[in-house]
Amino acid sequence: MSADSAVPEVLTSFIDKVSASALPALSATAAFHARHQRMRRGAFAVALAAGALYYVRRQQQSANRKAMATAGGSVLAAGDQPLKVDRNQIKVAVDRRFFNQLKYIWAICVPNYRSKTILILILHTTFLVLRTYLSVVVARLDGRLVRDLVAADAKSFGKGLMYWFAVAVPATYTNSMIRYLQSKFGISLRTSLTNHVHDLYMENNTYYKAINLDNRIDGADQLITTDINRFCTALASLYSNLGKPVLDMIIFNYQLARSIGNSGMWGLGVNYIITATILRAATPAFGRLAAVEAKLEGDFRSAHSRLITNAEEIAFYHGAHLEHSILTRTYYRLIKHINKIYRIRIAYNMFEDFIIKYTWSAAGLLIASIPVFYPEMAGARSKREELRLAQAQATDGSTIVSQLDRKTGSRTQGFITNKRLMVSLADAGGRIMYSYKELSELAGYTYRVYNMLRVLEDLHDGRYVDANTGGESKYSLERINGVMDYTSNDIEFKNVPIVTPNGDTTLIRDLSFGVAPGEHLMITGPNGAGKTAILRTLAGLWPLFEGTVSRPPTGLDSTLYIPQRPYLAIGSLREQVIYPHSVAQMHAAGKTDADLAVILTKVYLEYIPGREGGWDAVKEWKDVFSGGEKQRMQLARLFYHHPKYAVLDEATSAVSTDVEALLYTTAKEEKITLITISHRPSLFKYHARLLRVGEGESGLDWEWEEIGTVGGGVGSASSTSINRLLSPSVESEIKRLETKVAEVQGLKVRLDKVNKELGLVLPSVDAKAKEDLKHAKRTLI
Ligand SMILES: Nc1ncnc2c1ncn2[C@@H]1O[C@H](COP(=O)(O)OP(=O)(O)OP(=O)(O)O)[C@@H](O)[C@H]1O
Repeated sequence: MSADSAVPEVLTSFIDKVSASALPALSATAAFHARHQRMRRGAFAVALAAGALYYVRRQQQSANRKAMATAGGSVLAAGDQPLKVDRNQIKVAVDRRFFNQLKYIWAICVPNYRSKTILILILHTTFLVLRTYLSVVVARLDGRLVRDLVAADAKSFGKGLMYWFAVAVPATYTNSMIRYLQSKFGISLRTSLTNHVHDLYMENNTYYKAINLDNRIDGADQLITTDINRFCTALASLYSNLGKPVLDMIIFNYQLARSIGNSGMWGLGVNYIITATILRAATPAFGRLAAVEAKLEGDFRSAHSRLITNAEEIAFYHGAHLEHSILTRTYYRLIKHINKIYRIRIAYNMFEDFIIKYTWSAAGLLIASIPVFYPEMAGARSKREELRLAQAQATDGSTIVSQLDRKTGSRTQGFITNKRLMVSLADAGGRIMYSYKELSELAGYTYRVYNMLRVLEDLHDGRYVDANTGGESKYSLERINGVMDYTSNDIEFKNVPIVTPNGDTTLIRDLSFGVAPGEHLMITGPNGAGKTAILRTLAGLWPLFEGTVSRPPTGLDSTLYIPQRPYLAIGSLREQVIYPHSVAQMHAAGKTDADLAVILTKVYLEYIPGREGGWDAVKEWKDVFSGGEKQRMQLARLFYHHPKYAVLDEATSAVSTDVEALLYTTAKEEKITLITISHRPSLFKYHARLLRVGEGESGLDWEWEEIGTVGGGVGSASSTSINRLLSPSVESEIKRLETKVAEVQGLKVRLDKVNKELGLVLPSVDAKAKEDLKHAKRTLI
């Protein structure tokens, strides 16, 4: 255990032990007092406090149980579908773990003592000290003004008022600077943390892994956008809300000790300890409740973003009704939880106010009265002594009275100053107590942010937690033995099993094949056989459990993947063509808008800049282009980046076959080696190699062929092998056409026969007609 963590642990365990005995002790006291008639009222007050404490504890325990249920598994509200909220049980408390987590995050926010955050913190602290000092000055001034009022000293009173306004100027400036610096502190923390998270998230495909490979964090967008903000705001406000009262406590206690003496200070100390213990015991698990609330907020938000992303599909399906019920369900789940927190707060706030506002004020008044009633306890002279002294110094009766009046004035000043200090002290103590609630909530946000950071770091460095549920699997994310070699000119797989990322399902057994530049490859096979999975393994997105994959180094000019679902980025039309290049990179590459226009001509989209208002037009492109246009825009990127290998995953499925043929021809002419996943037989002729997956009885086998070469064995592609590639619908179409061709032959034979028969009949018909004509002529003559 580190020295840093030891203090909070000792403190919290002490408080826990004391609080565990607080409730029985209070009840026992109540019972004892109840037996004594004279102390009935005291017993009633104690019993009331014990009852309130018991109620708050009950509320807390029930909230904890429900929060654990929400955090740990399914929440089954009436009529709800089970919804998995979090796989890990959320365990949040203001304990050693929380302080260690906070320390870890702090080191990220403030990497060294020369950082800007430290400067803000120093300034903030300076203003906090200044405010406390000004509060003491105001307390003294207050006492002085009341003294002058009692003594009817107009001149001194007027002077005091002038001081009052003179203090108001720095006091108001200090207050607004504290608020400003608190916000700056929060923003500074958020900036450091967000930059760190973005670095982790966007490097080594961590964002992909967080969604596809590891299920430890859920709703990374919510965590990065909202939870980090909440954490930073809570930490900054806690520093201000805790730093100021702690300073106040030190300075005011010092000031008070001078006037109320040691016994008063002891009284104050005992008051703090008892009330803090009781409040600590009664504080519900706000941290855990805050963590669950943040999670449910995330669920609600992601339900909405899913609706935005898939608006068209949902509209076509008329799915609004179902989506509406999902939105309502996630919203009510959140609201139910928030309402629960509010309900818990009613009881807790009542109890907190009773202790802090009323008990503390009463204690403050009592202690402030010590120097008045018992001046000797505060180190001053007793009333009798003062009278004796006044008599000794007095020459006549009126002087005794004026001397005693002066003493009364100074006692009034002392009381008012002390009372003001006590009120400020009670306020400071109250704020420290209230801060415990904030501290608990901070523990909740800390838990979520810390958890996210650790998982992102793991994924960034390739450490995964095995999510394999079967336990029988040969592959595990904790044992990745494959070798990725990024130095080859060719693409080669050697004995590579294609396995789903959790290691549960083998899609293809021991895959081995190689492609050199110019050897265009087509991959085909049934749906779900693992065609795209091969590409994911090649791109390093899926873990390479075994075997070797050799490939050229990563880079847009080496291998470009064109996915099944077109992706259109935020930005101008120009940025759609050059994605993922920036405009600066485009200029650095020596490309101009004229070059882009030529590229659009190659994909038959030359009309787009004119239609959409030029290259600088910015639109929601996914809603602007048709399905085929989106795919052709993706192919434009191919001609822009001009990679050595282009991996096309059903990338032309929405493009008409004639345009598709032209696109393939152009790509080949530009010496781009194509690796195509497609079911379209019309694309065979553009490829030299063929990989068929989903073969064999198990569907885990594969076959490798060279299309169009003569001869058998590996690499042969007979017409039967090509026929085997065809989908059932294409095969039946061929059969239908062959039947038709066969029918045509039969029809031809029949036609010839008919013609022949007609040839025999027609001459005799002609002869008869001639005879009839001759006969008619003769008749007429
Ligand atoms: N992240 C993942 N975790 C676990 N399984 C996955 C994951 N992604 C895909 N799969 C599964 O892997 C299998 C192969 O998917 P893949 O996308 O490679 O199929 P495909 O052969 O390209 O199919 P299609 O022709 O339909 O596009 C599918 O059964 C799919 O459900």
